[in-house]
Amino acid sequence: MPDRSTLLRVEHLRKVYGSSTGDVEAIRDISFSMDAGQLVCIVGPSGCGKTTLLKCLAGLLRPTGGVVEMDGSPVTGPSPAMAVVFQEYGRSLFPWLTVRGNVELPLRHQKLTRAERHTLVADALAAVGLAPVAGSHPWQLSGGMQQRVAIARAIAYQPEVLIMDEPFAAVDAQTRADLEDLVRELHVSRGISVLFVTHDIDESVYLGQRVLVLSQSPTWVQEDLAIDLPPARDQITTRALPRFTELRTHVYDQIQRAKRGQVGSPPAAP
Ligand SMILES: Nc1ncnc2c1ncn2[C@@H]1O[C@H](COP(=O)(O)OP(=O)(O)OP(=O)(O)O)[C@@H](O)[C@H]1O
Repeated sequence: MPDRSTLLRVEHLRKVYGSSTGDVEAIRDISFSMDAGQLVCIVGPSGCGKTTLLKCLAGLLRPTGGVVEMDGSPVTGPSPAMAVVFQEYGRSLFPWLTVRGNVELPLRHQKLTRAERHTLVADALAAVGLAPVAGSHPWQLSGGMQQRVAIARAIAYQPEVLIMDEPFAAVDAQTRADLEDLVRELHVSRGISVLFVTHDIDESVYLGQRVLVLSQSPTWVQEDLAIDLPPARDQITTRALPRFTELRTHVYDQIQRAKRGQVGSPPAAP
């Protein structure tokens, strides 16, 4: 029985892609749970199945086996309780709509009055610092600003969990640092639950309360690591802490071991 505060529960998740050239077992056996209000990062070697995992969690892909539950109910398709932010912000925004229009679009399918919609959109744009460009079009903005629009759209929707798939992989380092701090700020000030997939080890340690380290594909959870850094994080002081270095070195070592297959055997396929 899940605990009352358990938001997301994944048990013995397995995913095999069928294809004309043979089956590909992407996920062997993944189990973990996440409480409401947590910020959990997922890292793993390249091609280990991170995107496959997120798509299964978000109900965009049907798992081959196992269970995904949100608030105790099985996820069987795209759920209004989840919002997903992808890496390719350019393709996720509609160029003919303004920033405001893009953020408002998913709300049009909800039972909200026009005034309620406008309040949610204004609040989300203010939270990501984009209120002054609400009337601009996405193509008039920088890459980092476009990704802020995607984040605003997700939080305006008021999901129970915000799922982010390598969302900052395509922006420059300084913009990336700003966007990381934006995610921390939204998590801390609004209590938003975030599941954040990244291939960047430092980013996972800087952002997360927990880091799940995935094995090489076919994937399983090699380690569920608590990040015992102070919750008030700062790009300069947090990254300069000796504990930050210890944690990132530990995760790096785990991933190197995963790549070399030095982490024991995955659980037997069910
Ligand atoms: N539609 C598909 N059909 C067949 N195999 C697939 C499909 N999508 C992914 N795979 C395979 O599943 C495995 C996991 O892929 P996935 O994209 O989930 O990994 P990833 O960790 O997100 O990759 P990256 O680190 O490159 O972002 C890989 O071996 C990939 O080739």
